[in-house]
Amino acid sequence: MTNSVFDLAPLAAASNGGNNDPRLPRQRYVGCPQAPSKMPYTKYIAYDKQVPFEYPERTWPDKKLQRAPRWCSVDLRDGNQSLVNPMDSERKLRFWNLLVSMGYKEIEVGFPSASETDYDFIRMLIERELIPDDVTIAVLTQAREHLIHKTYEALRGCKRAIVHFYNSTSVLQREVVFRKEKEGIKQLAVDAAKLCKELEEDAHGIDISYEYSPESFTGTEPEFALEVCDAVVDIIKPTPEHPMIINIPATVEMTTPNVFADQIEFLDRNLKNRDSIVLSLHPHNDEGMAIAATELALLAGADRVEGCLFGNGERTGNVDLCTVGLNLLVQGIDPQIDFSRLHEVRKVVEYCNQVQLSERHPYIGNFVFTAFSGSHQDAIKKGIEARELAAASQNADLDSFLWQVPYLPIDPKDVGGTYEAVIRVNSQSGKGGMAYLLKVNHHLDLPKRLQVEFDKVVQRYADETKREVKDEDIWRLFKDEYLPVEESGKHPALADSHDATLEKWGRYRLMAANIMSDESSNDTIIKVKIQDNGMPDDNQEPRVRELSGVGNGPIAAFVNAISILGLNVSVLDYAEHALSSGGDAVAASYVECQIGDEPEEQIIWGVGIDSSITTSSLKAILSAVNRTQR
Ligand SMILES: CC(=O)SCCNC(=O)CCNC(=O)[C@H](O)C(C)(C)COP(=O)(O)OP(=O)(O)OC[C@H]1O[C@@H](n2cnc3c(N)ncnc32)[C@H](O)[C@@H]1OP(=O)(O)O
Ligand SMILES: CC(C)C(=O)C(=O)O
Repeated sequence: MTNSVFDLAPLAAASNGGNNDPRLPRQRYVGCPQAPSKMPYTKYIAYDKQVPFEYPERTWPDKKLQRAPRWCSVDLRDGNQSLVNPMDSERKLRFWNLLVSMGYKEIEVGFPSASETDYDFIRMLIERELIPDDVTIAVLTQAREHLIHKTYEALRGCKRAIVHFYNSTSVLQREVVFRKEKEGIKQLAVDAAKLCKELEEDAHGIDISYEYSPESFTGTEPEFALEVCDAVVDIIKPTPEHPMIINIPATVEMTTPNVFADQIEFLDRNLKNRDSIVLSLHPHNDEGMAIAATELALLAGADRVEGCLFGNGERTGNVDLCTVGLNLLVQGIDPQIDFSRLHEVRKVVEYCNQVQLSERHPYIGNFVFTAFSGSHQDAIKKGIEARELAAASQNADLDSFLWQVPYLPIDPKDVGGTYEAVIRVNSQSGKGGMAYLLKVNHHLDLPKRLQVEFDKVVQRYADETKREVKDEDIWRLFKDEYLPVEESGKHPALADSHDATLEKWGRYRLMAANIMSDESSNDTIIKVKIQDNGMPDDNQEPRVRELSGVGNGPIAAFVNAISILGLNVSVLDYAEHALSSGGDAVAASYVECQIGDEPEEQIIWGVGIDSSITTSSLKAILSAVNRTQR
């Protein structure tokens, strides 16, 4: 060995001065007394000192993503080799069927020389003719003679396949794993390529193409990786009609995505017979940047991406094919994969891998379309309403109308979700969240000031219970606050009102109303029957009061009629809307009332629901009156 990677140790210690390095400009954390830590950073060395590489000729930063790459799922191989319990054939078959149904056309199905399960699975796919004509399987092998033989044996009878061989080319593995100089490492690849070509001659009837990976590329000098790949290309002799895949793995993610993209652009521009090469990426996620690395490397000239659904795979996983695909979708690019049943896809993947996805997983985690915080909820509610209005004004189909909703980069429906979990309420939420749930689930469109008033009730509940306030809690609180004396089951909107946890309260209940107009004066005359249950602390039996009043409309006449009970009510604001359409239509009314005389007057809202709009407004006034007496 000429040089050892461990010779870099003094360089690491000397160059990683961190905060204490006198050569670095002094870091100024304004107003923040941040101190040097005890973390052993001198143990590590900057990437560019391990693998020096500069590529100022790069042009990728000026490019834009324009089309989907060629996809290859490696779930059944790289994903599988990372599992505590690798998939059995039943799970593998379910996964295979899933990938085919989503539209993946290249699927790495295993490492047939590694295990009987992999070998048998591949035989089953071939013998049972389970491989659709437009799908190509890939099989992986190390660049070792006996393993390559076994790989070809596994492919007997297959119509078309990709033989994928690899060996590590990294500085570190050359030294510690293979104990070979660069020439020896290149020879491994060349020998494997030669053996493949030889075996191909006996593999009658199989349309074989090749894939070569300089494994641990991120720890390899790009110039050396290029040299090895070119040497392999010289043996395989691909043509534009029958190209080969050169697959560049970030086996371990070791650098920022821009550096990876520079390396890919360097290969894109310098690989021999580039028009006969499919330049492929195989990013892992060790530093959490696999998606970014993939997207930048696609700008840099890559044609193909290998990864796993939801980012399963060794350690922190392979790049997540669903996220890369859906990131294209939200840029208006067809991902050429069907993600419309992503929830079902998730179930199958979780079953097969026996690994649960995180609540925050992009596009599919349980919380990714959920806003708990008030300002987000307010913006989402307004965004959804504005979009509906805009689509209606353009007579456009809402399902395909431009998606522009704050905080929601994608329409949950496009990945098979619903709006149900978009807004969830807890102590961080504002009035918008609660108002959204009442609107979506109970068709009540509360006026703004009523939202402010009821939000205090919800907030108090959230603070007391210190947990999420579910839709059913909000509905119970709302009924208790505004609709306590409504009869259960009377109206469809209140069909679920029979709630044993609700205690009926409220002094007054409207039993009947008869409205007439006086043609001579244009006045409205009202006659009402009101049940008076007495004050909360009285033991008075309910009494029925028959009252009448006159006014310039039903509300004014009703206010006049109930003044006889000593109720001094002025209506300050009024809103109403239908809750349903058709013959059994139900209406909701909201009134803001000033009740009582100075100095005890109160401004308070009431809500009424009834099949008659007029009756619902009268009920709303009594709802406000009852609330002042609660
Ligand atoms: C980054 C990746 O994901 S690469 C894919 C990795 N996947 C897997 O390894 C899963 C399947 N693998 C296996 O089941 C086993 O590794 C087998 C059956 C393939 C081989 O097992 P073993 O023969 O015990 O060898 P093992 O994999 O430990 O490799 C050790 C030897 O192979 C050599 N070797 C490892 N990889 C390669 C390679 N790609 N090409 C050539 N030689 C290699 C090593 O240098 C070592 O040689 P040595 O014994 O002379 O020191
Ligand atoms: C075999 C190669 C492509 C691999 O799986 C990796 O480098 O992660």
